[in-house]
Amino acid sequence: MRKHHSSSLTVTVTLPEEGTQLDCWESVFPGNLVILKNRAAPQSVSRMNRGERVYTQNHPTGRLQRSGRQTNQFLKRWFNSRYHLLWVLLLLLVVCFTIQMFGTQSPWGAKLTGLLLLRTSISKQNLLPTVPADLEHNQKPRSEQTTNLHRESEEDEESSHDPLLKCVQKVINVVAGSGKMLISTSTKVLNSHRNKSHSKETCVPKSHIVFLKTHKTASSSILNILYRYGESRNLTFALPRNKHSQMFYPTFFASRFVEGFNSRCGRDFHIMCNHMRFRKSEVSKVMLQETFYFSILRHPVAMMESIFAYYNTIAAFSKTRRLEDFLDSCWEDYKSSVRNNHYAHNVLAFDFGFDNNVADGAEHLNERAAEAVAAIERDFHLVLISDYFDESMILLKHALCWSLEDVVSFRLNSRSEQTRHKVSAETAEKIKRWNALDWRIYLHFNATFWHQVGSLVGQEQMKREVSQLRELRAKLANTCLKDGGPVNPSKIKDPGLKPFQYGAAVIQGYNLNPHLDRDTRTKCLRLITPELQYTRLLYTKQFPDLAAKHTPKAQ
Ligand SMILES: Nc1ncnc2c1ncn2[C@@H]1O[C@H](COP(=O)(O)OS(=O)(=O)O)[C@@H](OP(=O)(O)O)[C@H]1O
Repeated sequence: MRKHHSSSLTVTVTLPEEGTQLDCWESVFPGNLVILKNRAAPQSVSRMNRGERVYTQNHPTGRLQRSGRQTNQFLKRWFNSRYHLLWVLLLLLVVCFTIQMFGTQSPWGAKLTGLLLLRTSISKQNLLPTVPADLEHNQKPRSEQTTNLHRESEEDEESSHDPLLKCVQKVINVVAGSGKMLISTSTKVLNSHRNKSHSKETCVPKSHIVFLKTHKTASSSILNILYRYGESRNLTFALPRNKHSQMFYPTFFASRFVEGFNSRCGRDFHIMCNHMRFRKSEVSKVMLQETFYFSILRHPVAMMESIFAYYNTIAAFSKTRRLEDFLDSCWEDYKSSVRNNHYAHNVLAFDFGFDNNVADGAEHLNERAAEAVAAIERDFHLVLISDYFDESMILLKHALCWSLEDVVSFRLNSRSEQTRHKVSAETAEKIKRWNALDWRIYLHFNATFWHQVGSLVGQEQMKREVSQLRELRAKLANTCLKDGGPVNPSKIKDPGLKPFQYGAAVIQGYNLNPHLDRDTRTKCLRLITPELQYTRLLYTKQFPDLAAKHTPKAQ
């Protein structure tokens, strides 16, 4: 055993096994405080043997012990200061209590109950800003705190008339000034109390989210919603490695595709939403267990028409000029093994991680569809339908406990009229037969969607909220957009706002109203920032050093 002493603190660590890689610094010791951290550190102890080690400043995943006389002294100091602090707190509480008892002559019981419940909302403005940044990680996400704060505002006012509770508030504020650790503990206790006391009447906004971004289903508009929500609340995104825009699609998702993910350092991502071929076992390595999973489907006929225009260069489509021609020859000519041909056949099933190849009149089609549906039901909390985009947004708003402002968006990645084609009833039937697996999945989730609308929102409220959403979108368009709506890419002034163009589709974008104040401009700009640009922006924010490295060959 080797010892290392420092002026601040000595820590003995038992390494879990020989050759352990110290790639997570889990602890730092500012004074007498231990803070858990998830930070990669390029320190290797690969030559160390199993056994007791002593470090200052960091320790690996092993057991942490303090040693010798120094530990005793440290504990004494630590205990004494905390002990004093608690005495001061207790004394102040007794004083408050006495004042209250004699001041109002109210019965003990009522006041005791009031005190024990701590019904008051101790001003978070006083508490939250002083929470150390390192601890914030272990707190509820800011969004949740902020929303609770709004929800509690009436109660705050109510409680501020109560002298006892006011006094308690003052005491905690006084103590808050004298110890950061205590503040964070108080905040946690209060948060958990708030959540408990409001669980019946209100919901808590969700901010741990996986969105499976399916193809040509309005998923870029939803991505924009998630990006704006997360960015404005400083949430962390599980972004594709090396500044890519997709999770190495069409390969099955693997946790190593996520930038900054390290299996030893645990998980601290809030939102994952880039294109991927879904694989739950790998996604759940990256995201917390309480994460909300959702996705979106589109009617396979409309979807196929869109896909045919956008991916017209893939082998499956390149020989035919018209969708009708492809559908006449697909059963004989389609080769599933050719790269990117999956876009042409049951691509929804493919994105969800299933085998998309189904032969004509396949015996086991129903069985396979049932298996896919059951797996999606098991892995996803909500499946939206892009054909009812606004209803989907309202349902999402309720499921996530978000506000109407949180789910409003402009239509992104939309084709211009000149690249759309009318689909005859006969062609529609052929598309459904060709994409029989997708069609069955769609039928099932279209039914569950409306069932959820009924049970979670209600038909009348849905109508009301959809019209509110449309009103809000119209107002935003009026404020933010120069031309009031989407324009063809050749008309977009700012090259940074041009959406990625592909295949035969002409993908529209927006021009920003030039007469906006700074804050409004920023908000409007985010609403119309296309997927690739926004993904790079967030990557650069989260990984400034890596972003600089990847700049020349980005995408
Ligand atoms: N709000 C809203 N409501 C209804 N439909 C919408 C909405 N936003 C986008 N879209 C349509 O979705 C298509 C683009 O889908 P994606 O963004 O998923 O495409 S991509 O896979 O990311 O390339 C694309 O469909 P097509 O225009 O038919 O190609 C968009 O018009």
